[in-house]
Amino acid sequence: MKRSAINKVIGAAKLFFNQNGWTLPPSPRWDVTDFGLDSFLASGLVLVNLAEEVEYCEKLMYAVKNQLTPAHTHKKKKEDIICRIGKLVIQLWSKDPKKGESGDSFNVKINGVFCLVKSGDTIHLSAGERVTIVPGIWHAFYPSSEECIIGEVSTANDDLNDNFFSDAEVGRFSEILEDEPAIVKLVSDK
Ligand SMILES: O=C(CO)[C@@H](O)[C@H](O)CO
Repeated sequence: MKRSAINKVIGAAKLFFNQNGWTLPPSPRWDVTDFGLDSFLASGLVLVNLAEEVEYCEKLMYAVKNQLTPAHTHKKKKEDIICRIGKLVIQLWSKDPKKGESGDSFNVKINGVFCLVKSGDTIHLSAGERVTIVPGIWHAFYPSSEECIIGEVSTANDDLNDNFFSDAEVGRFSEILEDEPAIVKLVSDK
């Protein structure tokens, strides 16, 4: 991803957080990724790591309509994905989706209540709603509103070692082409 594109999306995220009353902490820990696919609007995410503790983590995320966070799972992290502002679609699978339809059903907590879902089902979240994802459940998400603020509250987060993507082409962090000075330092910047 070009540094100029990263600077631009940070500006757009900041504006939308601000317009919706989500005040960022001083010196936010920004993380912008195109998941290594070089097509940020199709696959990408802006994240702010609000809390990063040994036991728990909290993130605030920003994405635009149809911008996909590709199918992945975590071996250790349990997380709530929360639609804060806008509309969010989240797809869940019991197994790696590249291995095809499993036909399995499993229980997942939606707004704190266990619901039976079929592997591959999509769940539509409005502002205030959440899904609880336990380790081993595969998930992908994208906004169905023009813009979306997404929350994440989880156990310990280890983005380097605990993201397993279905598509082998996907990577967690972007290669950055330095075409202008960075306006912020990303978590992945040296
Ligand atoms: O876990 C999630 C979303 O489910 C994010 O915190 C990761 O950083 C995405 O790779």
